[in-house]
Order: sequence, then structure tokens, then C-alpha cells
Amino acid sequence: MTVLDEIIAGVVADLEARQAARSLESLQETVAGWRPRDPKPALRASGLSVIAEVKRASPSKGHLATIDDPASLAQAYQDGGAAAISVLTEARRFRGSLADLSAVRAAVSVPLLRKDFVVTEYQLWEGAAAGADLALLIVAALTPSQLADYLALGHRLGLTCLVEAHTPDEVRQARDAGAELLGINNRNLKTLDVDLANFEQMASLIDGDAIRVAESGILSLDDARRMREAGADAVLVGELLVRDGDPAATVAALRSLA
Ligand SMILES: O=C(O)c1ccccc1NCC(=O)[C@H](O)[C@H](O)COP(=O)(O)O
Repeated sequence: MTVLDEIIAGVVADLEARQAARSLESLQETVAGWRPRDPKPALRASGLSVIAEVKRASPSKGHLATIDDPASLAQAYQDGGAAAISVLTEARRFRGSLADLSAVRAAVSVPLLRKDFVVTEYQLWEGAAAGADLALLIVAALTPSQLADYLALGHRLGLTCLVEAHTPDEVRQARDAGAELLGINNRNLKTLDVDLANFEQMASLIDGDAIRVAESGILSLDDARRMREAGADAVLVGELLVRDGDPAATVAALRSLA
């Protein structure tokens, strides 16, 4: 069983309890009044755009940061100029929650990405009901028909989907599915290996108008500059920022990379 398989098994187990506690109909009633924000204009802005992540822990690094007040961290991200904020909601390996997403939603106005491992339509409704504007669809976790179905549902809900790939074939699947935001994860979610060369080697496969997002392993301004020079429109950064004493300043410094 790969790390990704283990994560998804835990996600499915936790999902059953949430579905028993809150019906899809209840989520749909809440979502009826929600109008997600479009993150694409900010992600296309000049300079390097930043998707700043609220991340307490991870399978690869264990504990990263004690984040008792995710709202204040998100406000710092917003103050620094983040185009969007990613909030990990997976509980077992990342120590996140939907409550984190709701707390951040109440505190900031920038678009929010519900960062989780979507394997059911219920999770898309869940994210929208908690105030998310974006959803993550991981190609490696979905069949081609699920990817197409979840992209269509995301569009129907007004969510912008970040479609995440790690291999050339997954990039082609994401592109062919019509991804507006195409993320290349430098981290292999099955082995946890990280290599920034991954984005450098595959960015050219992202053609057309799709917004190119480099994800993971960006631990310095030099790393971010390397992604920018390889064609990234945006970087998704977690560990660097949650361990940073002045995340607003670091987001601003990342934004300044032309
Ligand atoms: O971060 C992990 O260890 C991880 C392991 C398995 C699946 C997903 C994982 N992370 C999710 C992410 O994609 C990252 O949180 C995000 O790209 C930020 O990465 P970083 O800047 O390296 O914290």
C-alpha cells in the first residue's frame, strides 16, 4: 500500500462518520446560497502568485507547526499578498479539519482552497458548504471518469478546481480534462520523494491558458525563483510559511519574484 493509498483509506473511514452526521441534502441547502470567488485573476497577476498553505503536519515531515489560530496565520498570508490560501482539512496525517477552513473563511476575503483528498462528490459539496472557492482533484487518486465528473460538479458549484499531476501522463490527463489550474506536485505522493526538477521537466506540457502551479518542496526564495524561471504562474507553499517567523513578509518576497 502506498502512502497515498493509506491516506485515502483514512479519508474514506472518516468520511463515513461525517456523512452519518450531515446529509448531502443539508450540504446542498447551505451551498445554495454560496457564491465562490474566482481565483484566476489574482493567480494570473504580474509577478509570482502565491497559494499559501495552512499545514500543521504531514506524512513526510511529521509535526511542522503548532497552529492554534489558523485565522491569524491566514490573515498574515493575505496581508502579504497571497492570491489564495490552501487549508489542509485532512485529520489523520495533516491534523487539519473543516473547522479550520470555516475559521479561515470568517477571517479573510481571498479565495480558499480546501486541501484534501477528494474521492467522492460529497467532499466537493462539503468544501463549498464550508466556504471554499477552490477544490483539489488529484489525478493519481481518481479514475478518468471521476476526474471528468468532479470537474463538472465543481464547475456547477462555482468552484475552481486545481487539478494536480505528478507524471507526464497525469499532466496530459489533467490538460485533456480541461483543467483551468494545473498543479505539478514536486512530491511523489506515493513515495514522498521531492524533486523540483519535476516541475522543470513537465511545465512545458501545460499548454494553452491553464494556470501553471508548482507545488511542494519550495523551501526558499531561490527554490521559488527556480519554479518561476521554469514557467510557474503560481507556487503552492506550506512548510516554508508555517515555519516562518514572518509569513506575511515571506509571501510578499515570493510575490516580488518577477
Ligand atoms: O506534504 C506531504 O508530506 C504530503 C504527503 C502525501 C500527500 C500529500 C502531501 N502534501 C500535500 C501537499 O501537496 C503539500 O502540502 C503542498 O504542496 C505544500 O508542500 P510543502 O510546501 O512542501 O509543505
